[in-house]
Amino acid sequence: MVRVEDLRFGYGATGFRLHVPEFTLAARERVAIVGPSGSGKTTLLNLIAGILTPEAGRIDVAGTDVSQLSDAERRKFRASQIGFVFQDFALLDYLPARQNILYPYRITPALTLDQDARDRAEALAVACGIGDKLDRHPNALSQGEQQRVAICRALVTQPNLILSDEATGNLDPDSKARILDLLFEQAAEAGASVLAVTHDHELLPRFERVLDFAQFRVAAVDEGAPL
Ligand SMILES: Nc1ncnc2c1ncn2[C@@H]1O[C@H](COP(=O)(O)OP(=O)(O)OP(=O)(O)O)[C@@H](O)[C@H]1O
Repeated sequence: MVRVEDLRFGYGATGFRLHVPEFTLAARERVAIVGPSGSGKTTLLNLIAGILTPEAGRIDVAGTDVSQLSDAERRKFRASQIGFVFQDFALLDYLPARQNILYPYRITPALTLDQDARDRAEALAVACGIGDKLDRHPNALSQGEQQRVAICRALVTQPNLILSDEATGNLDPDSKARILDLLFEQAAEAGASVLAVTHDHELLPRFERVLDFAQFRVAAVDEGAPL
């Protein structure tokens, strides 16, 4: 599902640099990424999602080299193939929860907002415990509720790849387990792979594989040291 080869990226000439020699995520595989704060976990997810563009190397997602796509193609590819739960949720304040969940359909002509999609949004919200809060705007929701909206938005399009950046970070232990169950259930149903950054070590046994970013053959060098 994902194959990364000799990936190089830097934030400007003197910023944080990342080098990933090789990384593979198989179809339907569930992999957790752990590692120190600032080691580049979010950066890697953003590169895989095509939000950031590598300086060099290859990133194949479902057989497409995302780094070769134009901006417009990348946006379309991301919306149709990838569900991304962002660390800061990235919800739109001016839209109620329901419209936030259905947002991928508003911005992607290739996705059809039909009754099935609306029903899926509703069912996901109910399963996440926010079924009665769909008409509320994000500023009237708790952090944990906003996080659930973000999770529903990532799952509603039934993507092939789910990228999750601390998706359960703001939840209590029971909710964490329940939301992870839901994420895995939805992934299994859609045949999707899951790549999840987490600091929750108690959740790690739920994954098939855990990558410690610090030992992940990633050379993350601050202050622009040449690789
Ligand atoms: N837009 C940016 N411009 C410049 N530097 C950045 C930018 N975004 C992140 N960085 C830097 O890149 C490094 C890696 O950041 P990243 O967010 O990928 O780490 P992380 O492992 O996900 O951290 P955390 O566990 O705290 O979320 C950090 O040193 C960070 O300060």
